Amino acid sequence: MQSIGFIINPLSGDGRGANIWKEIEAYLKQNQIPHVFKATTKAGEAAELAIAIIQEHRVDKLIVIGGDGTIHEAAQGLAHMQKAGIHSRLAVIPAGTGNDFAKAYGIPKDPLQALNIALKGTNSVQIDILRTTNGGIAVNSIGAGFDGMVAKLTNESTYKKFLNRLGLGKLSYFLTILRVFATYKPCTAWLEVDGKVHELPHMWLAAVANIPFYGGAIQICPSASPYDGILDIVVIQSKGRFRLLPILFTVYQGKHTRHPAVTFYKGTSVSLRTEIPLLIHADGEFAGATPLHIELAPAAITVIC
Ligand SMILES: Nc1ncnc2c1ncn2[C@@H]1O[C@H](COP(=O)(O)OP(=O)(O)OP(=O)(O)O)[C@@H](O)[C@H]1O
Repeated sequence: MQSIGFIINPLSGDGRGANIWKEIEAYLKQNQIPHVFKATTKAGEAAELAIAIIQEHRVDKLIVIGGDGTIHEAAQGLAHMQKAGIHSRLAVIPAGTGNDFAKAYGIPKDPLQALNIALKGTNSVQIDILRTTNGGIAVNSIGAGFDGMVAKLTNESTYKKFLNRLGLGKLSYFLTILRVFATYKPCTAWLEVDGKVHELPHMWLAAVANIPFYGGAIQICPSASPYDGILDIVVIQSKGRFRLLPILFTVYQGKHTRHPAVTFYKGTSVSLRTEIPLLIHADGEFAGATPLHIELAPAAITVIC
């Protein structure tokens, strides 16, 4: 297995994916680097394209040109093929809005630099993943409540496209945070971590993190590591909303951790039940509603970084 396969989301970063692919394809042709590729034509397609490209070409490296949503989908395909005993390594050329995955693994923003790291492939790491009961996986994080709603509304918003065009895509998450913050109603939740149940009155969000960032470099869980075989869980609880205001401005630097409304847990098996169904995101993509169950799968995917 030596070949290289690309999955491209041409619409990621409001068209940045298509522009980056043009640049990459020209480089590959100029340097006569053999490769295969598939571009998405609709939402939710990257998983099946990843399966097809791995099945047809047995690629050693699957390089995703897209954002965290496309990486999330392609990783489903990769994990599916691994179950069948066919292993490919994942590499990324960041082209999205948030690019949290790329940030976590030190993958440069410059497309040709990122490509050369992927082509060399000398540095690979094995990362943990989050498995849900419906058979899905997440590579970055899964969250329920406030952040589930922020992810859904940001992806549906027109300002995400507009801000992406101005190179300010990350701001779209912050704008939605302000929108949701003004109206969000917390509820009681029950979080079970490795068999121990915690009752959480007035819960705003519960996020299970594999890497420290989500939503475009928001450091929600600074201690999360994809190499430690442990899930980091962050919970925010508050009866009133104004008490949480300081968190909005400190969470980007990961300096919210001592705020009394914030609690952290660690474990390998996590369940969440809630008084009312709460929206869930997986790697920033809408993923249904609570209840939720997550198991950690240690060192499950290999990433070139
Ligand atoms: N060809 C396509 N047409 C419409 N939607 C697509 C297409 N390809 C992928 N998508 C969807 O676009 C969504 C976002 O993609 P992606 O994450 O790559 O970019 P982004 O939203 O700009 O970046 P980020 O997730 O980092 O904020 C995903 O839900 C994916 O299913």
